[in-house]
Amino acid sequence: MTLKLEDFDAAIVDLDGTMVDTVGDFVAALNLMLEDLGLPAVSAQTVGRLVGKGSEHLIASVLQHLGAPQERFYAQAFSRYQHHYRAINGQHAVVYAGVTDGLRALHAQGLRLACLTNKPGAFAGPLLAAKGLDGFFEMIFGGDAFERKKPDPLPLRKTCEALGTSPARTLMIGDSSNDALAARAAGCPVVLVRYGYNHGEPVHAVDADGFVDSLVELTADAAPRLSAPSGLG
Ligand SMILES: O=C(O)COP(=O)(O)O
Ligand SMILES: [Mg+2]
Repeated sequence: MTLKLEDFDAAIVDLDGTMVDTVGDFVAALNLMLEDLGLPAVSAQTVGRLVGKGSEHLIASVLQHLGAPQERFYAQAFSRYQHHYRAINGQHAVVYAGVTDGLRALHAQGLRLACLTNKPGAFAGPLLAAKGLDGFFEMIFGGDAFERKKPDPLPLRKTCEALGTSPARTLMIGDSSNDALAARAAGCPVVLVRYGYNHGEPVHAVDADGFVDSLVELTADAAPRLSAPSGLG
């Protein structure tokens, strides 16, 4: 498959691991939460493997990783996590190289942009604003915007509906199997960045239409790279 930007009317862009490296925020909020619960801290490497399916899944996975019973800890963990994450949001997070230029170029090509993340909406909007990225997006949907999260295709279908675009002409840009599975099932072509989280697994093994090292590779000048076998590989 050859991806050409003129084949698309819009792009749906993932947040954590695609636009912003947020592992530092997750680690800080989780470790303050664990301290409140009297549990040991977790490493950035562990968190990078567990991030991707939303807050509820992350908290449950961290408790499981520590062998801490859900029924005893989950409710308090969830409330302490929300408290700490809200205060920390963006402080230990860095925009990946090429993101701002890449989004600007996609916008300049006439693509309409939506952000679709499994991160709660209450954290996603403020994070994008703090990093100066919110202005690129016509709409921002968090993990609690719809009944189900990625990898379910529902959020992508609903985002296409909100954009008024057909899935086949809406490009998903993400970093993990959640994005790719959701895109495939929704009928959206999908490109993955090679630098994100993907549950600690090599992203290359994921079924996608292309892989890039930077969002600027998606733009017109670099587009032939996407058509070349190495770009698609
Ligand atoms: O917050 C998460 O669990 C992942 O968020 P993402 O969908 O932006 O990668
Ligand atoms: Mg992601």
